[in-house]
Amino acid sequence: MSQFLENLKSNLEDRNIEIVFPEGTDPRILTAAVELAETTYVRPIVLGDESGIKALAEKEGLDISKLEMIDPATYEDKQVLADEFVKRRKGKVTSDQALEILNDVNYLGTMLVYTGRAQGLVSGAVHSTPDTVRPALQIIKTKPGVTRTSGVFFMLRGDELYVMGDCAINPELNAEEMAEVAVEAAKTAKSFKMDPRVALLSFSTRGSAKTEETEKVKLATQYAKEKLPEVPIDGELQFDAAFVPGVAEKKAPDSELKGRANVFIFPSLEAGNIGYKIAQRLGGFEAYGPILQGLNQPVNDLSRGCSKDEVFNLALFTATQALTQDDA
Ligand SMILES: CC(C)(COP(=O)(O)OP(=O)(O)OC[C@H]1O[C@@H](n2cnc3c(N)ncnc32)[C@H](O)[C@@H]1OP(=O)(O)O)[C@@H](O)C(=O)NCCC(=O)NCCS
Ligand SMILES: CC(=O)OP(=O)(O)O
Repeated sequence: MSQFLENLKSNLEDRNIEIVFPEGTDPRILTAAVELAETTYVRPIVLGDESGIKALAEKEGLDISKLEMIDPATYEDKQVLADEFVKRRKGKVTSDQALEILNDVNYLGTMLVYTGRAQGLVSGAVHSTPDTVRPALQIIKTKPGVTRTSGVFFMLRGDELYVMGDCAINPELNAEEMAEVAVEAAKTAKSFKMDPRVALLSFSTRGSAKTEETEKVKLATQYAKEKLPEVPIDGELQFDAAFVPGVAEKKAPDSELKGRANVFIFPSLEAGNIGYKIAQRLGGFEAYGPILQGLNQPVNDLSRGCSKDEVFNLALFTATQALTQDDA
């Protein structure tokens, strides 16, 4: 276990942060929830068809006696949550539609967070990213001053730790939006006690190519530096110029990152999602996320390819965000 994960655990000791797991009928989720219920870091609340969860527990030999379970079909407070949902959606749904929508575990779970019955949510082992995050975009919404949420991964290999984004949310980013991802990623890294050194990535370094795409990254770098002058930020850089000191010396000798970036901002979702999966599957990194940044409360997605250990650890990240939410 890396020192970073050990530190997350020791900061969460005795905190018992309530985290909702909408996908209680998935074996990886249920196993991780049972393991978390044995800790004092997180108190899991598991959603799903109660008989399905019990059958799965029996099949997997899991003791679910310490789990709080909510079956959307029979949940007694559903009408209360539906009324809150109608208010939050401001005329976009009727009361009947709200009750129907709350049969969806991701909507129900997100409403539990919004109404303060839980402090965070982890989902996406079964559902796609759009189905997982849409309720959060509609209900939790972004913090004042943040226009768009974005998704970063914490990439861990031994004691190596990097942040990569946006790997999950925004199919297209203009220069202002890319700058916002960089600024939020620096803040996310800081909230996990990293010292961010941010590279805005491109296929070009210091104008080695000049296209609409490279100009966008150049402009995004300028905006990000203006917003966060105290953080080392540089772009447009190719990955090697951002990460390998010897290459940085050749391609960008003036770079304040000096080839030692630890927060990598991709110019598009295609690059970001493909890039993190290559680092994970070919590079042997553990990938935790996508962690949604800039939201009012922590809601985090999983890859459908996740393991039960990734579920367990993403819950630690989510609980940490819940603890540090007000400092961000
Ligand atoms: C994130 C995503 C689902 C949003 O799409 P969508 O639901 O069609 O978005 P809409 O434009 O209909 O907006 C729905 C709501 O979300 C909000 N929203 C959309 N994108 C947002 C963002 N990036 N940040 C904050 N809010 C956002 C909208 O403002 C809107 O709010 P409102 O209903 O209160 O007005 C979509 O951009 C997407 O599919 N992204 C790619 C996800 C993916 O597959 N990633 C790869 C695997 S990780
Ligand atoms: C983050 C991500 O790529 O999610 P999935 O693998 O579920 O599409």
